[in-house]
Amino acid sequence: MNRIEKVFQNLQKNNQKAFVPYIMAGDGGIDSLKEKITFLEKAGATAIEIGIPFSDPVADGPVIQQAGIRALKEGTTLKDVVAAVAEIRPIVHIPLLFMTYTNPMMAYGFEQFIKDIEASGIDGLIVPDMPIEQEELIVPYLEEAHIELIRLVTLQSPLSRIEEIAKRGKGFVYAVTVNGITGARSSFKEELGAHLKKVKELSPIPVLAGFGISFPDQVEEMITYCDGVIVGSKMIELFDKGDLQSIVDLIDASKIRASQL
Ligand SMILES: O=P(O)(O)OC[C@@H](O)[C@@H](O)c1c[nH]c2ccccc12
Repeated sequence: MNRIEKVFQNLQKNNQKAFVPYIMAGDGGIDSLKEKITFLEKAGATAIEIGIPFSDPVADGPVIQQAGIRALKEGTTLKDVVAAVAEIRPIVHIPLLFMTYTNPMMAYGFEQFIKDIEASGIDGLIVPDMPIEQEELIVPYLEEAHIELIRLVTLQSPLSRIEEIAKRGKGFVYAVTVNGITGARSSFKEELGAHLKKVKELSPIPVLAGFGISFPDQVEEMITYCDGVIVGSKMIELFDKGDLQSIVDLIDASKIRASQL
């Protein structure tokens, strides 16, 4: 069984919620990737989404864009990221996912890319600019590699499409919580709770909310509607500031609230 499925089965059994941090590979140098992964696992992260730096990240807000620029300035290549993950995989137990865009995968060659990330021990892949109509380009290779493709649904996806997307997946559904790009938000649309509950109703697999989640109280609220959260921009900001305690507090918020639900 894929590590992602196993982890979610365990969460469900124990009435826990998922907390998935996003970090940018190569931001702070490639060696810091390994340090961040081990820190996050120890702090209680369910899985880690690792961004591959890319020059044209259309869905990324300013914080993640800047992190990508810093990583590229460090000279980080896809090969470096794959090698770093391969090195750390034997000592990390939680699932590791890559987030990348269609273009860099295509430039590398879809088949070769998936072979190489499989060899490094990656468990899941998120490709925000690849609609389900295009995913046949990679799904056959991913299935062979036992890597889960994590698909996104948005506030604007019609219910029939949400259903179609949810039933294709085995890992989890990524429910985008805002219209627009990644980055901190002070508030969410009033109808978000109802939307997340609807996605959950339609989905046979767990539903995680992501985009704009930055504070413990937002984590606590989101997990009342779905199975967990993904936090990116805030993670990057806190690592950048060296504020590791606030990272621990965010992760703890998901655990404490879950135990009360
Ligand atoms: O940064 P935020 O607002 O916390 O959002 C999550 C996010 O960073 C991460 O999942 C992500 C980074 N880049 C993306 C592009 C598309 C979809 C998702 C992402």
